[in-house]
Amino acid sequence: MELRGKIRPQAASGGVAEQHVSQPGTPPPPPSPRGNVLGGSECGRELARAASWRTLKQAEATKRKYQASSEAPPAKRRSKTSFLPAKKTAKEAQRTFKGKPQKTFSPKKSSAGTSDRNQEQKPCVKTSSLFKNNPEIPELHRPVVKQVQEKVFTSDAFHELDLHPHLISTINTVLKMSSMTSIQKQSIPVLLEGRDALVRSQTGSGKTLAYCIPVVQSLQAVKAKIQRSDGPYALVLVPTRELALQSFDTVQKLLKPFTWIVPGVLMGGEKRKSEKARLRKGINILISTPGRLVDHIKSTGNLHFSRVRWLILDEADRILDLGFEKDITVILNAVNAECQSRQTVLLSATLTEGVTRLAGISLHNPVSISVLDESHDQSNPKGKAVLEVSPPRTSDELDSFAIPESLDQHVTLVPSKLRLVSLAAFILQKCKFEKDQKMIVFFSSCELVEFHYNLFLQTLLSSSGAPAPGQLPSASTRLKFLRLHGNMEQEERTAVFQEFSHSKTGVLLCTDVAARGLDLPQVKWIVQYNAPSSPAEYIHRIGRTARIGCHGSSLLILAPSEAEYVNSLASHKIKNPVPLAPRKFESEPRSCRRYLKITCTPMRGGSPGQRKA
Ligand SMILES: Nc1ncnc2c1ncn2[C@@H]1O[C@H](COP(=O)(O)OP(=O)(O)OP(=O)(O)O)[C@@H](O)[C@H]1O
Repeated sequence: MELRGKIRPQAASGGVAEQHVSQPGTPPPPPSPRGNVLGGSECGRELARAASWRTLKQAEATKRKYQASSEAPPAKRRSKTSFLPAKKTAKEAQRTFKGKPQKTFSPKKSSAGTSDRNQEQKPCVKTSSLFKNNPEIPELHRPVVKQVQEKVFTSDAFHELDLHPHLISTINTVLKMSSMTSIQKQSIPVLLEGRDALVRSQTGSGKTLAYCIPVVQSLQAVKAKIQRSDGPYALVLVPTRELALQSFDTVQKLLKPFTWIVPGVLMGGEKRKSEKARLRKGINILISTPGRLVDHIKSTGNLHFSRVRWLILDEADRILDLGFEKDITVILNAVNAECQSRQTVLLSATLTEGVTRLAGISLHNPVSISVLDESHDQSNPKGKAVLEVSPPRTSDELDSFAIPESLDQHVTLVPSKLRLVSLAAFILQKCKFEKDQKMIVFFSSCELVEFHYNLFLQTLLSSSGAPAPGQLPSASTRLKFLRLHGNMEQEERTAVFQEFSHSKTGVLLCTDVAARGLDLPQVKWIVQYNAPSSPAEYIHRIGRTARIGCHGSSLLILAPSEAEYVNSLASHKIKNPVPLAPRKFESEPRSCRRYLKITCTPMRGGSPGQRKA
């Protein structure tokens, strides 16, 4: 992917980048050997043609003006590079970019009453080699992978299960669901039998209800009616605050007919005092992030676990990894000290046997529940969901992750210096020029999210609608940016989560805080601007789209040096993402090409920090 020519930004705040490559009328440069997947070389050439016209016109106008008034033009306008023919320009521009002071770039002396300070603020023109001298992009080697696939829905209805009629009618009328998903059909009866279980099924396949329904069914049936003051009967641990809120919402809906059972949520960022008060009154189904529960175990005297019957670890592989290990140990010790027997359920789309070993969790004779499609499971020719008692399947199968069938994966190799413009172009293409698009873009750190959020607000949005003089028209129509990361205040995090959940369109820039478990409806595109830390995280990130049978797409942006990453995905039987096909100039919307110029504007100031945990 190579965009030809030099860009010559008019670097005033938000100014439009200009290409300066050839005289109008000269033939366009030869096509790049590789197309640009994100609007690439063709857009670059178009940009170059348009910009060189404009530059030349401006230069001629300036020349005429000063010739007419027999005044010398300002030094900056006299810039030699502005009048150079194409061949010379690149060389000249390179010299300029290296920062050699040129007479032509010295600040103009005040001649019309403008102060020196104002003049200083006018940035000098630098020429970037953004679209030139890019490295050769290697061919993407894509090993053949037999993707593990799962069937999402069954034809079986909830009323076929032995559930309380009010619970069934709540599922039907409040949640508006009638038939079970495969994982629900397999899990609910087994969990109602009282077995410990490892539940694994692809993202967006309904695992939340697979554990919530048995919990509610069993607690409503407790003979001596549950009292609020009894404290927790069920503990649900989840890795993030947003997921805690989401799970709480589901439990709350299921409990509508069983008003004597009280659910509650504890999570970092909330006021400890009010949480303590709620704990004192009593919470029967307690949903929490591990850290905040540990806080309360240590500081809230009246939190007792003697009645705990259920311990649920949703996104168990995440909860049990090193980051949460200490917290989980404290929680398990506290629960084990007070309650003798309980049912433990671990769920995730990427649950491996290693996870349970790592945790040292006392699962008692656990059942492993997973769903595999017939076409990829020779031992299961009828394609029925597979239910197994531990130890489950081969390690190869355990390390294979399923991806929703309706999810189209893509990958693109982009040289580092073109990453930003490529991302901006992609966002514009999808969310500005196509209808009703909702997109999540993952970054590796909070700082990167902040940097890109502020950058895109400044460059891709304009509140006024009418373009300011010298600026391109606004790209604000249908384009809305939101951000979510761990350094934000909880109040804002919750508001953003709610807003994006309910919105039909928008671009959410986020860290992995949004990668696990979040059910954000109608998301069409997942973009990974930085490669995820592991294949499991890849699965969870892309799993924010194509949920419960819907269609969705993902794009992984890699540097050429990261091309090997697709092999590590393949080793987990993750179907290779398809390299994005080169785009043709004719197929680029004209409007998109125009807006691309905005995305080429280099920003002043420091570059964003790289990876932060
Ligand atoms: N039986 C069902 N019929 C229709 N929709 C369902 C059913 N069960 C769950 N859903 C919906 O499917 C979506 C995904 O469910 P859920 O969040 O539980 O998936 P998950 O398997 O936990 O995903 P992840 O692995 O990403 O956490 C939710 O919007 C949920 O309301």
